[in-house]
Formats: sequence, structure tokens, C-alpha cells
Amino acid sequence: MGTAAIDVRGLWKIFGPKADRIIGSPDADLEPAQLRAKTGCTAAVRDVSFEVRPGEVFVVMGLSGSGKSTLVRCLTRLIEPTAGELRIDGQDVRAMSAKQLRELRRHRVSMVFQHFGLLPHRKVVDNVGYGLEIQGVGKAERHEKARSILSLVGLEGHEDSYPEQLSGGMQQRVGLARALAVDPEVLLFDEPFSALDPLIRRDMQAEVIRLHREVGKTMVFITHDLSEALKLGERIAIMRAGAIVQVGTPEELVGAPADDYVADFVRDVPRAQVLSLRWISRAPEPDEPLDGPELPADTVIHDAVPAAMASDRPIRVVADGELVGVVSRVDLLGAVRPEPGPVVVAAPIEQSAEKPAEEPAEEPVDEPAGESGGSEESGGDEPVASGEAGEEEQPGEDAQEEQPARNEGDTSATAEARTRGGAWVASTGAPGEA
Ligand SMILES: Nc1ncnc2c1ncn2[C@@H]1O[C@H](COP(=O)(O)OP(=O)(O)OP(=O)(O)O)[C@@H](O)[C@H]1O
Repeated sequence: MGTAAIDVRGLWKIFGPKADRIIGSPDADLEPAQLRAKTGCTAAVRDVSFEVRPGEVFVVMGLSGSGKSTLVRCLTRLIEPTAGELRIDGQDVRAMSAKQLRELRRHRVSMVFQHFGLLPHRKVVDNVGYGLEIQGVGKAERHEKARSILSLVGLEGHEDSYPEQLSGGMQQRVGLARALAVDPEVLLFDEPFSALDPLIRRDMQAEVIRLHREVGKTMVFITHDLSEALKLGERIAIMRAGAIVQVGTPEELVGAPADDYVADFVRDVPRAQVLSLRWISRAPEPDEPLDGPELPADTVIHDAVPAAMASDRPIRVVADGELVGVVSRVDLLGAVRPEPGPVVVAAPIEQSAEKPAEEPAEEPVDEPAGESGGSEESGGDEPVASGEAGEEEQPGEDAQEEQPARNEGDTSATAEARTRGGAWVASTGAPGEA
């Protein structure tokens, strides 16, 4: 388990009666809807294992109802896992006492939520300093720290405003500042930007990338938006029906999807923007000239095009001064094909010419798997009655514990995310919808 910032092994969260009896029984392998029908239980997180490295941005991505929020809340036991191992910086979180857990949440792991959870009657500076106040830090020091963090997130001058005086994007910056103020080792983000307008959302994504560069914290970021995942994640875990289907870099997910589900997710990703020369390079043929243009191995295909156009020699791909392989124009073009599969041979010209212009749109279209996956999962994903959250630890006195594990706010968020999850597939041009 070593030096991982977060180490999760065989983690389960099953909601419902006698949940622990399901693990290890044949019922554990049932599809979510079948399990619910048979036992009344929901397996929200199913045998999940992953490691997050110190300083890494690790994204958990999945459609609505796939178990992301439950998983991230399990990490600090805001939701109590049913089974599995959980370590943060080598410490066994499942063995922690209530006091140790409070310490963990107050000092070492901060959360940023979609609904900012700001205290309306407190000024921005006091919201940001709230975690420090809970820690017992004096007012002058709190304010000083809060001011410096507010300037880090671009909110200088707003210290004395109240949350309602700020836009949604600014409120989310306050949420970010509040999470950063306690100087945690780990930041957990649960769909923090889902409620923001697209442009503000883009700004906030850039902000997270910048902050990560500046403060270097370990970050776990939950999203249902693949483009957000690809933008932020050094590695991405794809969740489906409570389980992790694949963990990989954006390049690994796009270049070598583990199964059809992941392949469908990444189908519309522009491969030329994600795949690097290292990924597509190969050993030179014996008679191949090696005096072509030289490019670093991490150059993405898109950026290699000018060099490929300028020379008919294969590109020499280098890393640390060593040749790692070559890439020809044919290799470049082959790599941007959406997916390996049968080559579609165009119809003879005279036939095509007779076809009406709309014809191509009427060709059989693969069902967008994102949608079918979504309806399957969200279909069985009944809204959670707020009363059910009673099972979980309830808001406590610190900033993180103030966030309900599940409340009526989350229920509407779930509905909203569901719509957005569906809209994503359409907006990113699923076949036949372009
Ligand atoms: N307190 C609860 N009691 C019973 N079932 C729950 C509870 N919380 C979540 N679930 C169920 O667990 C599954 C996973 O939910 P979860 O909210 O973790 O998914 P998600 O991927 O975060 O989705 P969303 O993006 O919509 O929040 C869903 O089927 C959900 O209905």
C-alpha cells in the first residue's frame, strides 16, 4: 500500500437491509436492478480498488447513478463503507475513531461540493476561515490566511461581501478557497461545477488546473462530463453501476478502451488532441530513412501535423535524447481513425450519385452507448428519499461535515445531473445526432 495518497481496496457500499450479507454471496454479482428487486438493496459502490498518487489529479467519471458521489463520500466516511480497505497517506481510515475522523476531515481532507454550502450570514472572509475557526485558530490569523487564499482564487476585494452578493462562479471560488484554507493534503471535488454556466465552468476548470500547479495538492475530482474529466484528470476512473470499469490516463482510455462501454464513451473524443507520438510510434523498418524531423514523444498528433507535412520522411520520436520510434504520415492518419474496425468501402460513384442527399443520415446508426448506459443506470436509480440519509453520519460542526451526505439538495442535483448526463451524449455528437 506504500506511499499512495489514497489507497482503496475492494470497497463496497450497499444501501439497504442486511447489506453486509450480500458481499461474497451470489447476489453480489446481480445487476443493480435485479439486486434491488431481490433484496431491496442498492449496491452503489461495488468492489472498487484504486490508488491516487500524492499530488495527482484523479478523476472519477461516470453517468448519473454510477456511484461517484457515494464513493467520494466513503473516502472520509461521510458515508460508511460496507466493506473494504481505505487508507489515506497510509493510515487506515476504516479503523479511525470518531475523533480521528474529525481530525482527518478538519485538517487533512477538504471537500468542494456542487452546492457550495456557504454560510449565508457570514462574510466571505469568515466563510473561508470557517475551517480554521473550527480548528481553534485565532481571528487575526484566520483572516490573514483567508485573505491570502481569496487572492489566490481571484477574489480579492470581496472579503466583506456576503455569499448572496456573489455570482455562482464566485461562490464556487469561495467554496474552493474554504477548502484550501485549512491547507489539506487532499481535496475532494464532487461535481463542483455542474451547476455553473458553461463559460464560468470553463474558467473554473482552468482555475483548478492553475491551483493544482501552484499548490500541488492531491485532488480527487468527480464528474459526469467526459470533456471535464479529460481536461483535468491525470488519470481517470470510469465507473459503471458502482464498479470501476477502467482506470487510465486520457491517452489510455482513448487509445485502448478496456471494453465497449468505455469505447463508446470516448468515441467522440478528438484522438489527434489526446494521443501522443509515443503512443503511436513504432520501430523503424530496416530500410526506413532516419533523417526525418525530430519531435518529443509527448507531442500530440495534432501538433505533429506541420512537421509531417513539411517532410516525407518519418518523424523521429525522441524522449530524453533517445529515439523511441518513428511515425510516418500513414501512421498519423491511421491513428486518428475513430476506432479500429472494418474499413467501410465507399459505394460506387454512379450509385452514390443517384442517392438522395439525405441518404448517409439514414444509414444504420449505432445506438449511443452513453445513452443506453445512462437509461439503464438511471432507470434503476430511484431518487433517494431524504430520510434514507439517516443511515449516514449527519452534518457536524466543521465545514465538511456541514455538507449533508444526502439531502434534498442532492436529490435535485441528481435529477439535474441525470439530464445533463444525457445531454452530454447528444451535445458531443453521438452518431446520427451531429
Ligand atoms: N442514501 C441512499 N440510500 C439508498 N440508495 C442510495 C443512497 N445514496 C445513493 N443511493 C443509490 O446509489 C446509487 C449511486 O448513487 P450516487 O449518487 O453515488 O451516484 P452518482 O454517480 O454520484 O450519481 P449523481 O451524479 O446522479 O449524483 C444510485 O442508485 C442511488 O440511487
